[in-house]
Amino acid sequence: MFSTVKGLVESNNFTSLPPIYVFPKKPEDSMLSTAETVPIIDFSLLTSANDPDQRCKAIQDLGNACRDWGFFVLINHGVPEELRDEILRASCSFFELAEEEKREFAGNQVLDPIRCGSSFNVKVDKSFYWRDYLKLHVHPSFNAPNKPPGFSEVLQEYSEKTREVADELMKGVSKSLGLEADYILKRMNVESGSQLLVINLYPPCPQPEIAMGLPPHTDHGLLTLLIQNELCGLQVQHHGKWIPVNPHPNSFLVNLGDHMEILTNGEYKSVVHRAMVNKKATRISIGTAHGPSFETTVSPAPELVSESHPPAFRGIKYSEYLELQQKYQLETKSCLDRVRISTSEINNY
Ligand SMILES: O=C(O)CCC(=O)C(=O)O
Ligand SMILES: [Fe+2]
Repeated sequence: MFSTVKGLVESNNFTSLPPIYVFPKKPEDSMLSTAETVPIIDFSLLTSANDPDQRCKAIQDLGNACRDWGFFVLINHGVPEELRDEILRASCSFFELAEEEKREFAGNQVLDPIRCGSSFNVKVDKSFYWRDYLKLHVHPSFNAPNKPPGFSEVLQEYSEKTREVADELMKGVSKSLGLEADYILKRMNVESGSQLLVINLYPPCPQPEIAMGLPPHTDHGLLTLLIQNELCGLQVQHHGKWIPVNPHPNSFLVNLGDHMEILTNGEYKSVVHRAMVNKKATRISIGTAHGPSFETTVSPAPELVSESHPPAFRGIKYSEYLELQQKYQLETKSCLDRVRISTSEINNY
Protein backbone atom coordinates (compact mmCIF):
# COMPACT_ATOMS: atom_id res chain seq x y z
CA MET A 1 0.00 0.00 0.00
CA PHE A 2 1.37 3.42 -0.91
CA SER A 3 -0.49 6.48 0.27
CA THR A 4 0.74 9.75 1.64
CA VAL A 5 -0.66 12.37 3.97
CA LYS A 6 -0.02 14.96 1.27
CA GLY A 7 -2.08 12.91 -1.22
CA LEU A 8 -4.85 12.55 1.34
CA VAL A 9 -4.95 16.28 2.13
CA GLU A 10 -5.04 17.22 -1.54
CA SER A 11 -7.76 14.75 -2.50
CA ASN A 12 -10.13 15.53 0.39
CA ASN A 13 -11.76 18.63 1.60
CA PHE A 14 -12.14 17.42 5.18
CA THR A 15 -12.50 19.50 8.29
CA SER A 16 -11.94 16.74 10.83
CA LEU A 17 -9.11 14.29 11.15
CA PRO A 18 -9.64 10.77 9.73
CA PRO A 19 -9.82 8.48 12.82
CA ILE A 20 -6.69 6.45 11.98
CA TYR A 21 -4.69 9.67 12.46
CA VAL A 22 -6.08 10.42 15.92
CA PHE A 23 -3.16 9.95 18.27
CA PRO A 24 -4.00 8.76 21.79
CA LYS A 25 -2.48 11.27 24.21
CA LYS A 26 -1.69 10.96 27.91
CA PRO A 27 -2.01 13.90 30.35
CA GLU A 28 1.78 14.26 30.63
CA ASP A 29 1.95 14.74 26.86
CA SER A 30 0.78 18.31 27.29
CA MET A 31 3.27 19.33 30.01
CA LEU A 32 5.04 22.10 28.15
CA SER A 33 7.71 24.31 29.61
CA THR A 34 9.11 27.45 28.11
CA ALA A 35 11.04 28.34 31.25
CA GLU A 36 14.17 26.54 30.15
CA THR A 37 16.04 27.16 26.96
CA VAL A 38 18.15 24.59 25.18
CA PRO A 39 21.94 24.96 25.24
CA ILE A 40 23.71 26.70 22.36
CA ILE A 41 27.08 25.49 21.14
CA ASP A 42 29.28 27.63 18.91
CA PHE A 43 30.97 25.33 16.40
CA SER A 44 33.61 27.92 15.48
CA LEU A 45 34.85 27.97 19.09
CA LEU A 46 34.97 24.16 19.29
CA THR A 47 37.32 24.04 16.35
CA SER A 48 39.20 27.32 16.86
CA ALA A 49 42.92 26.71 16.65
CA ASN A 50 44.12 30.06 17.96
CA ASP A 51 42.43 30.23 21.34
CA PRO A 52 42.98 27.02 23.35
CA ASP A 53 41.20 28.43 26.43
CA GLN A 54 38.08 29.21 24.47
CA ARG A 55 38.22 25.80 22.79
CA CYS A 56 38.57 24.09 26.15
CA LYS A 57 35.55 25.96 27.49
CA ALA A 58 33.52 25.11 24.36
CA ILE A 59 34.36 21.41 24.77
CA GLN A 60 33.28 21.56 28.39
CA ASP A 61 30.01 23.25 27.38
CA LEU A 62 29.48 20.56 24.75
CA GLY A 63 29.99 17.85 27.38
CA ASN A 64 27.48 19.51 29.71
CA ALA A 65 24.90 19.80 26.91
CA CYS A 66 25.36 16.10 26.06
CA ARG A 67 25.09 15.04 29.69
CA ASP A 68 22.18 17.25 30.81
CA TRP A 69 20.16 17.44 27.61
CA GLY A 70 21.44 15.14 24.88
CA PHE A 71 20.49 18.06 22.70
CA PHE A 72 21.82 21.46 21.63
CA VAL A 73 21.54 24.17 19.01
CA LEU A 74 24.70 24.47 16.91
CA ILE A 75 25.59 27.90 15.54
CA ASN A 76 28.43 29.11 13.30
CA HIS A 77 28.79 25.65 11.76
CA GLY A 78 30.06 26.88 8.38
CA VAL A 79 27.52 25.09 6.15
CA PRO A 80 26.34 27.80 3.73
CA GLU A 81 22.84 29.14 4.20
CA GLU A 82 22.25 28.93 0.42
CA LEU A 83 22.80 25.17 0.53
CA ARG A 84 20.29 24.84 3.33
CA ASP A 85 17.73 26.89 1.38
CA GLU A 86 18.41 24.83 -1.72
CA ILE A 87 17.91 21.47 -0.04
CA LEU A 88 14.67 22.64 1.57
CA ARG A 89 13.41 23.88 -1.81
CA ALA A 90 14.50 20.72 -3.65
CA SER A 91 12.83 18.53 -0.98
CA CYS A 92 9.54 20.37 -1.50
CA SER A 93 9.83 19.69 -5.24
CA PHE A 94 10.39 16.00 -4.58
CA PHE A 95 7.17 15.74 -2.57
CA GLU A 96 5.38 17.65 -5.34
CA LEU A 97 5.99 14.70 -7.69
CA ALA A 98 2.90 12.67 -8.57
CA GLU A 99 2.05 9.84 -6.16
CA GLU A 100 2.91 7.22 -8.85
CA GLU A 101 6.34 8.77 -9.28
CA LYS A 102 7.04 8.71 -5.55
CA ARG A 103 5.79 5.13 -5.35
CA GLU A 104 8.79 4.06 -7.44
CA PHE A 105 10.92 4.92 -4.42
CA ALA A 106 8.74 3.21 -1.81
CA GLY A 107 11.30 0.57 -0.75
CA ASN A 108 10.42 -2.07 1.76
CA GLN A 109 13.09 -3.01 4.28
CA VAL A 110 14.82 -0.74 6.78
CA LEU A 111 18.17 -1.24 5.05
CA ASP A 112 16.81 -0.43 1.58
CA PRO A 113 18.88 2.50 0.30
CA ILE A 114 15.87 4.62 -0.71
CA ARG A 115 12.51 4.57 1.04
CA CYS A 116 9.60 6.91 0.58
CA GLY A 117 6.48 6.49 2.68
CA SER A 118 4.22 7.76 5.40
CA SER A 119 3.89 7.45 9.21
CA PHE A 120 6.73 5.24 10.64
CA ASN A 121 5.95 1.68 9.72
CA VAL A 122 2.37 1.34 8.53
CA LYS A 123 2.61 -2.43 9.05
CA VAL A 124 2.81 -2.03 12.83
CA ASP A 125 1.60 1.53 13.60
CA LYS A 126 -1.76 1.44 15.42
CA SER A 127 -2.49 5.05 14.62
CA PHE A 128 -0.80 6.81 11.74
CA TYR A 129 1.42 9.86 12.10
CA TRP A 130 0.78 13.01 10.12
CA ARG A 131 4.01 12.91 8.15
CA ASP A 132 5.42 11.67 4.88
CA TYR A 133 9.10 10.86 4.55
CA LEU A 134 11.95 10.15 2.21
CA LYS A 135 14.83 8.20 3.77
CA LEU A 136 18.13 7.82 1.98
CA HIS A 137 21.29 6.00 2.88
CA VAL A 138 23.87 8.55 1.77
CA HIS A 139 27.01 6.92 3.22
CA PRO A 140 29.09 4.73 2.86
CA SER A 141 27.45 4.68 -0.58
CA PHE A 142 25.38 7.59 -1.79
CA ASN A 143 21.79 6.89 -2.88
CA ALA A 144 19.18 9.37 -4.05
CA PRO A 145 16.14 9.49 -6.30
CA ASN A 146 16.90 10.46 -9.91
CA LYS A 147 14.14 13.09 -9.90
CA PRO A 148 13.35 15.96 -9.77
CA PRO A 149 16.33 17.23 -11.77
CA GLY A 150 19.19 18.53 -9.64
CA PHE A 151 17.84 16.99 -6.40
CA SER A 152 20.52 14.32 -6.16
CA GLU A 153 23.37 16.83 -6.56
CA VAL A 154 22.05 19.05 -3.76
CA LEU A 155 21.56 16.04 -1.52
CA GLN A 156 25.10 14.88 -2.15
CA GLU A 157 26.64 18.23 -1.37
CA TYR A 158 24.55 18.63 1.76
CA SER A 159 25.40 15.10 2.92
CA GLU A 160 29.12 15.75 2.56
CA LYS A 161 29.01 19.10 4.36
CA THR A 162 26.96 17.78 7.29
CA ARG A 163 29.27 14.79 7.54
CA GLU A 164 32.24 17.09 8.09
CA VAL A 165 30.37 18.90 10.86
CA ALA A 166 29.32 15.62 12.48
CA ASP A 167 32.90 14.28 12.45
CA GLU A 168 34.16 17.43 14.18
CA LEU A 169 31.39 17.19 16.74
CA MET A 170 32.31 13.58 17.47
CA LYS A 171 35.90 14.68 18.05
CA GLY A 172 34.64 17.31 20.49
CA VAL A 173 32.43 14.74 22.24
CA SER A 174 35.39 12.33 22.58
CA LYS A 175 37.54 15.08 24.08
CA SER A 176 34.78 16.13 26.46
CA LEU A 177 34.87 12.57 27.85
CA GLY A 178 38.63 12.76 28.41
CA LEU A 179 39.30 10.46 25.44
CA GLU A 180 41.51 10.95 22.38
CA ALA A 181 39.88 13.21 19.76
CA ASP A 182 39.47 10.39 17.24
CA TYR A 183 38.28 7.81 19.80
CA ILE A 184 34.64 7.69 18.67
CA LEU A 185 35.50 8.00 14.98
CA LYS A 186 37.81 4.99 15.23
CA ARG A 187 35.85 2.79 17.58
CA MET A 188 32.61 3.30 15.65
CA ASN A 189 34.29 2.95 12.22
CA VAL A 190 32.75 6.27 11.24
CA GLU A 191 34.89 6.50 8.12
CA SER A 192 32.76 3.69 6.67
CA GLY A 193 29.86 4.67 8.91
CA SER A 194 26.22 4.98 8.07
CA GLN A 195 24.69 8.33 7.28
CA LEU A 196 20.95 8.34 6.84
CA LEU A 197 19.23 11.42 5.46
CA VAL A 198 15.58 11.74 6.40
CA ILE A 199 13.26 14.33 4.94
CA ASN A 200 10.01 14.74 6.86
CA LEU A 201 7.00 16.48 5.35
CA TYR A 202 4.17 17.48 7.67
CA PRO A 203 1.24 18.85 5.62
CA PRO A 204 -1.18 21.29 7.30
CA CYS A 205 -3.42 19.31 9.63
CA PRO A 206 -7.14 20.05 10.22
CA GLN A 207 -6.90 19.13 13.94
CA PRO A 208 -3.29 19.41 15.03
CA GLU A 209 -4.13 19.06 18.74
CA ILE A 210 -5.24 15.45 18.30
CA ALA A 211 -2.71 14.37 15.67
CA MET A 212 1.00 13.67 15.90
CA GLY A 213 3.77 14.34 13.39
CA LEU A 214 6.22 11.97 15.01
CA PRO A 215 5.53 10.52 18.48
CA PRO A 216 8.09 10.63 21.31
CA HIS A 217 11.13 8.63 20.27
CA THR A 218 14.89 8.59 20.35
CA ASP A 219 17.03 8.35 17.22
CA HIS A 220 19.36 5.47 16.54
CA GLY A 221 22.98 6.24 15.70
CA LEU A 222 25.48 8.60 17.26
CA LEU A 223 24.12 12.03 16.45
CA THR A 224 21.57 13.73 14.23
CA LEU A 225 21.77 17.20 12.67
CA LEU A 226 18.36 18.64 11.89
CA ILE A 227 17.14 21.68 9.98
CA GLN A 228 13.60 22.82 9.27
CA ASN A 229 11.79 25.36 7.12
CA GLU A 230 10.38 28.43 8.87
CA LEU A 231 7.87 26.39 10.88
CA CYS A 232 8.65 25.09 14.37
CA GLY A 233 7.35 21.79 15.69
CA LEU A 234 10.20 19.96 17.37
CA GLN A 235 9.93 19.42 21.13
CA VAL A 236 12.54 17.76 23.33
CA GLN A 237 11.94 16.12 26.66
CA HIS A 238 13.88 17.53 29.57
CA HIS A 239 13.27 16.63 33.22
CA GLY A 240 9.87 15.21 32.33
CA LYS A 241 8.67 18.35 30.49
CA TRP A 242 8.38 19.09 26.81
CA ILE A 243 10.48 22.02 25.65
CA PRO A 244 9.52 23.55 22.27
CA VAL A 245 12.61 24.32 20.22
CA ASN A 246 12.81 27.63 18.40
CA PRO A 247 16.03 27.51 16.47
CA HIS A 248 18.36 30.38 15.72
CA PRO A 249 18.54 31.27 12.04
CA ASN A 250 20.80 28.93 10.07
CA SER A 251 21.53 26.66 13.02
CA PHE A 252 21.51 22.90 13.36
CA LEU A 253 19.42 21.20 16.00
CA VAL A 254 21.65 18.41 17.22
CA ASN A 255 20.48 15.43 19.19
CA LEU A 256 22.49 12.50 20.46
CA GLY A 257 21.32 9.07 19.38
CA ASP A 258 20.94 5.73 21.15
CA HIS A 259 24.39 4.49 20.16
CA MET A 260 26.04 7.49 21.79
CA GLU A 261 24.23 6.60 25.00
CA ILE A 262 25.34 2.95 24.69
CA LEU A 263 28.94 3.87 23.84
CA THR A 264 29.24 6.36 26.71
CA ASN A 265 27.66 3.82 29.07
CA GLY A 266 24.79 6.18 29.80
CA GLU A 267 27.00 9.19 30.59
CA TYR A 268 25.51 11.08 27.63
CA LYS A 269 21.84 10.84 26.80
CA SER A 270 19.88 10.03 23.70
CA VAL A 271 17.15 12.63 23.99
CA VAL A 272 13.45 11.81 23.65
CA HIS A 273 11.83 14.15 21.14
CA ARG A 274 8.68 14.49 19.05
CA ALA A 275 7.35 16.55 16.15
CA MET A 276 4.06 18.41 16.47
CA VAL A 277 1.97 19.48 13.49
CA ASN A 278 0.15 22.69 12.71
CA LYS A 279 -2.87 23.98 10.83
CA LYS A 280 -1.20 26.78 8.91
CA ALA A 281 1.26 25.38 6.42
CA THR A 282 3.50 22.49 5.46
CA ARG A 283 6.47 21.96 7.72
CA ILE A 284 9.60 20.28 6.40
CA SER A 285 12.48 19.00 8.49
CA ILE A 286 15.64 17.34 7.25
CA GLY A 287 17.77 15.22 9.54
CA THR A 288 21.06 13.50 8.87
CA ALA A 289 21.70 10.68 11.31
CA HIS A 290 25.36 9.76 11.66
CA GLY A 291 26.09 6.30 12.95
CA PRO A 292 28.67 3.55 13.14
CA SER A 293 29.21 1.21 10.20
CA PHE A 294 26.41 -1.36 9.96
CA GLU A 295 28.78 -4.15 10.96
CA THR A 296 30.01 -2.42 14.12
CA THR A 297 28.98 -3.94 17.41
CA VAL A 298 28.32 -1.08 19.79
CA SER A 299 28.89 -1.64 23.50
CA PRO A 300 29.95 0.65 26.36
CA ALA A 301 33.51 1.97 25.93
CA PRO A 302 35.78 0.06 28.38
CA GLU A 303 37.27 3.43 29.46
CA LEU A 304 33.82 4.45 30.75
CA VAL A 305 33.07 1.20 32.58
CA SER A 306 34.20 0.64 36.17
CA GLU A 307 33.01 -1.04 39.33
CA SER A 308 30.98 2.05 40.16
CA HIS A 309 29.78 2.28 36.54
CA PRO A 310 29.07 -1.30 35.43
CA PRO A 311 28.06 -1.79 31.80
CA ALA A 312 24.52 -0.51 31.36
CA PHE A 313 23.93 -1.99 27.88
CA ARG A 314 24.52 -5.20 26.01
CA GLY A 315 26.58 -4.95 22.84
CA ILE A 316 24.55 -5.06 19.63
CA LYS A 317 25.43 -4.84 15.95
CA TYR A 318 24.19 -1.56 14.49
CA SER A 319 22.29 -3.24 11.61
CA GLU A 320 20.53 -5.56 14.09
CA TYR A 321 19.50 -2.59 16.18
CA LEU A 322 17.94 -0.90 13.14
CA GLU A 323 15.93 -4.03 12.37
CA LEU A 324 14.86 -4.30 16.00
CA GLN A 325 13.65 -0.69 16.08
CA GLN A 326 11.70 -1.10 12.86
CA LYS A 327 9.88 -4.17 14.21
CA TYR A 328 7.90 -2.23 16.79
CA GLN A 329 5.75 0.87 16.87
CA LEU A 330 7.86 3.93 17.46
CA GLU A 331 6.16 5.06 20.63
CA THR A 332 5.72 1.88 22.64
CA LYS A 333 9.13 1.55 24.24
CA SER A 334 12.47 3.04 23.44
CA CYS A 335 14.52 0.50 21.54
CA LEU A 336 17.32 1.41 23.93
CA ASP A 337 15.41 -0.35 26.71
CA ARG A 338 15.62 -3.56 24.71
CA VAL A 339 19.40 -3.63 25.11
CA ARG A 340 19.58 -2.11 28.59
CA ILE A 341 20.99 -4.38 31.28
CA SER A 342 18.52 -4.52 34.16
CA THR A 343 19.50 -3.60 37.73
CA SER A 344 19.37 -7.22 38.86
CA GLU A 345 21.71 -8.19 36.04
CA ILE A 346 24.02 -5.30 36.99
CA ASN A 347 24.13 -6.58 40.58
CA ASN A 348 25.67 -9.80 39.27
CA TYR A 349 28.41 -7.87 37.51
O1 LIG B 1 10.61 16.99 12.38
C1 LIG B 1 11.27 17.09 13.40
O2 LIG B 1 11.43 18.16 13.98
C2 LIG B 1 11.86 15.87 14.05
C3 LIG B 1 12.17 14.76 13.10
C4 LIG B 1 12.70 13.55 13.80
O3 LIG B 1 12.71 13.48 15.00
C5 LIG B 1 13.21 12.41 13.04
O4 LIG B 1 13.19 12.42 11.78
O5 LIG B 1 13.69 11.45 13.67
FE1 LIG C 1 14.00 11.88 15.63
